[in-house]
This record gives sequence, structure tokens and C-alpha cells, in this order.
Amino acid sequence: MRNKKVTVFDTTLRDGEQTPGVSLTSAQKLEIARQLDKLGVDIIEAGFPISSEGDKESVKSISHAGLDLEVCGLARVLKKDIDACFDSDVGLVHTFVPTSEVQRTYTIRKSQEEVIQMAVEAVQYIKDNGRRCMFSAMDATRTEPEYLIEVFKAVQEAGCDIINVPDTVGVMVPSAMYRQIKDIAAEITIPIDVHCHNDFGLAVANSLMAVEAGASQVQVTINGIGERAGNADLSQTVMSLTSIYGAKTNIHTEYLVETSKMVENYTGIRLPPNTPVVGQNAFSHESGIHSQGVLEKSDTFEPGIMTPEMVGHKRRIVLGKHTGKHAVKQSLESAGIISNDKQLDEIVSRIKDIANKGKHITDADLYAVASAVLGKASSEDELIKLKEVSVMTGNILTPTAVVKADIQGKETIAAKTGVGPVDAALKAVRDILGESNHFRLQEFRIDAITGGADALADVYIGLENEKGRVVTARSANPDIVMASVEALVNAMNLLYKRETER
Ligand SMILES: CC(=O)SCCNC(=O)CCNC(=O)[C@H](O)C(C)(C)COP(=O)(O)OP(=O)(O)OC[C@H]1O[C@@H](n2cnc3c(N)ncnc32)[C@H](O)[C@@H]1OP(=O)(O)O
Ligand SMILES: CC(C)C(=O)C(=O)O
Repeated sequence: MRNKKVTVFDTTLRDGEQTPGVSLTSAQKLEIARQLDKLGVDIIEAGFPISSEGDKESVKSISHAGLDLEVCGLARVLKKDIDACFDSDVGLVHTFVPTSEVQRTYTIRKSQEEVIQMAVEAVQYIKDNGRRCMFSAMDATRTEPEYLIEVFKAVQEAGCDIINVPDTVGVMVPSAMYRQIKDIAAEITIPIDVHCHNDFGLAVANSLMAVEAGASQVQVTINGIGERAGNADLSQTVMSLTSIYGAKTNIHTEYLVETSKMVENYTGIRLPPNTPVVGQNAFSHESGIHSQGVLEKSDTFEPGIMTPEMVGHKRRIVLGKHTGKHAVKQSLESAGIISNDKQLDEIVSRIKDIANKGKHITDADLYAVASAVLGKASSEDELIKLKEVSVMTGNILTPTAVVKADIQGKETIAAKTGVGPVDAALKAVRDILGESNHFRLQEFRIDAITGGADALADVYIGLENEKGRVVTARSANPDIVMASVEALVNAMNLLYKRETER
């Protein structure tokens, strides 16, 4: 496996879009395709052109986008599907037919012989029209093994360029996957690709074992999206292949987080924070013992062979219930706050008290605690002092917000419209800083603390300045607009303090 070259085939735009509830616009698909090109993916399955005129046009626009990667379209073993791929100008046609008994019987209602004939005719038609061809035996892993080899041999004979072994319903375990690919590789000479589903959470493990056994191409999606429980995740597969096995891919791993976030935003499928490689917590440390170790040497509690820099992530020391003094001292010092041992112990103890009430500690909390303990608590040096916030919203007017504030003693007013009252109010807050507003909203979360319509809205904000420094702040208020505005003002004040204190 060391130095083995593995081709990355991304199917975010085809199987990924089959995620229940996900529907991407052509413009979003094109943007994702450009991002996958920047990421260094070798081949993308841009869609299933026969499925709609819109999909055909979208695949065609990706084929003509001047990307370095190869564009592939999906087709059943039907002439009309293959023609739709030709009309989309793809270089690679991926044709598939069910081979397992259950799917032969209940989907296409064909005999073993008929399936082989349809597969061979489809491959020949694609090759006769001068395109590259990949053939998938759908539900391969539940297909009679001897029959599966017979199908693959027939399409290889017909001129197919790549065969794909899909674990369509995700029933393989890694050892079985290894044996199956070994057996196929012993009989087939063209490249072998695998497409693993994640029904039992084994898609990445099965893909890795397939590569160990002889596959040279993996089908993956960004954030592991796809039918049911999804497909093998690109980031996890690529990082395991390269960092653990020492295999080679063309992926520029430093764009993994950026790509994951784009797909998260466009699909609306949010990643759990503990998602490997790209999740918010992938390089976050809260426990005192871990944080102390990581602050000394990151390899103590991180894999080392995969760093945040390698995947475009950031290491974070998070304060909370499990914090120790090393982490608090480092967080204070990075904000230019120096404390003695006694003060530090007091700050740690107050942080734990807040966290024990179930609160997530933000930088603003730390700053407030430190200011109180060090006797510097004062709002005098705040950049923005909020005076008034008013919003108008409804079904016959554009949501509009007016914000009045003192900016270092000077009264300033800003008015803005937005897609909703929160958007309008946050835009107005940012506008009161005029030219000095160089902050980027990096994170914005709203949670309802209690159950009913009168619930407290808890807004958590991450704000980043031009130098990449991020501060976090929050506010809770029964009024969702006020909670959002207060959290943003808290974050802006804190970032300003950090900039001026350093
Ligand atoms: C495992 C996978 O991910 S496979 C890809 C699955 N993706 C999708 O289905 C998304 C896009 N699909 C679609 O837009 C539609 O299903 C279409 C346009 C492809 C077909 O639509 P319809 O003609 O309305 O058929 P419908 O979807 O209800 O049924 C599927 C038909 O395809 C047939 N079929 C399924 N797979 C294949 C195949 N590989 N080769 C030939 N025929 C096939 C089925 O037997 C069924 O045919 P029937 O109408 O004669 O019974
Ligand atoms: C079309 C094939 C490769 C597929 O998506 C599957 O079998 O899961």
C-alpha cells in the first residue's frame, strides 16, 4: 500500500444528491464541481442525465467548465440513458445493472443471461461512441460470486475501461470485502473501483480493505452524504489512505475543511461536531490533561500523522467543565492577560462553576471572569455601547433594522434591510462600525433554551478578524433579535479589546 496511487472518484453530485431531502441547483453543482477540481479529485460523477432535463443541462455545464478533472455521467444499461450522457458531453459514462438475485427479480425482472447481454451491449455502445466506460454490477456484494466474475469478464471483453464493485446496501465487513476484491482482481485485468455504502458505518473501512486487496479507485462523497446512511466519506478515506497507509492521491488535503463546509451549506446536512477530520471537534481539546499535553506537544493527544494544518482545520483549546489551569493560562495569555498563580486558580474555579451550570464557555465569559478576578471589570473601554435596536418585519415589508450605539463616545445610527429581522439587525450592527468593520462572522448558532414559544434564545457567535483571530461570545434573551445583536456586540467588543491590548 505504501506509495500505491489511488484514484479518487467523487459522487457527491450524483449519489450525494440522492440523500433524502437534498436538491442542489445547477449553479451550486457547478460551484461544488469547481471546488472538487481545486481539491484535486480525479473524476466526478456530475449527475444522472436521463433523470431530468435540468440534470442533463447541469452535467453539460460542468463538462464545459474547463475543469482538470474528468466528468462522468450515470446511465442504466439503456440506450436512452447513455445517449443522455453523450448529450451532456461527459468523457466517462458509468453504466450499471443490478446483478444480485433479489434485484434482478424485483427491479429489472431479467435472467442472468439477459443481464449479461444488456451489460455487454451498453458497454459496446459506449465504446463504439468513443467514450471511456465504467461498468457497475449493482448490488455486487450480494451477487453470486461466480456469476459476478462472469459479468465482469464479459464487460471487460466488450472493452470496458473500469469495473466498479458497489456494496449497494452496505452489508460488507472489511475482511469479506478484502476477500471479494482479491478474488475479482485475480480474474480481471482492468482497474477495479469500489463504491461502499455506510449502512453499518463500515463504508470507509470497506473501501480501505478493497484498496489493500487490489482496487485502485475509490468512490466517495463529501461529508459521506448519499443514499440512506450515505457513502464512504472522502476526507476520512483519503486521510486514512495517505496518513495511515502511506498511499498517494492527487487530493490537496488543505482544502478538505473548506470543501466540507461548502457542501454542508448547500445541502443543509449538518455534520455532528465529532465527525472525523473535518468536524468542529476534530482537533479541539477541552480536558485539562489533554490540553496540557497538546500545549506542550500536539502529538500527545492527536494522531500526529494528521495535523489540523494538513486538512485546513484549526486546533482549538476549548474551556469548560473539564478544563485545567494550563489551558486557561494559555487562553488568557493569548489575549494579553497575565495572572499570578492565585488569580489563575480563582479564574479556573469560576470557569468550572459556570460550566457546571451547563453553560458552554465562550471567550467573552473568560474575559468577564478574568476582568472580575483581576479587578479590571469595566465597560468603559468597550468599543460599542448599544443604545437602541428596533426592527420591522412582516409579510408586506422588507425586514428592516435600525441600531443606535455609542462608538467610543460618538453616537452612531445605522439602518439596514435583510432576509429576516435577525439578518437586518446584524447587518445594521456591523454597519455602525463603517470602515472599521473588518470582522467576519465565522459561526452563528441559535438554540432555544426552554421549550415553548417564550423560550430563551441562546445565540453563540464566532467572529474572526483579518488576521484570522477568532473570538466567541454569546447572549441569551427571550427576543431572538436582541440575543443575536447582543452576542454580536459582545464579540465585536472582545475582538476590538484583543486587537488594542496586544
Ligand atoms: C444504487 C443507485 O444509486 S442507482 C441510481 C438511483 N438513482 C435514481 O434513481 C435517481 C434518478 N432517477 C430517476 O430520475 C428516475 O428513477 C428515472 C428517470 C431513472 C427512471 O424513472 P421512471 O421511468 O419513472 O422509472 P422508476 O424510477 O419508477 O423505476 C425504475 C425503472 O428503471 C429500471 N431499472 C433500474 N435499474 C436499471 C438498470 N440499471 N438498467 C435498466 N433498467 C433499470 C427498473 O426496472 C424500472 O423499470 P420499469 O419502469 O420498466 O419497471
Ligand atoms: C450506481 C451504483 C454504483 C450505486 O450507486 C450503488 O450501487 O450504490
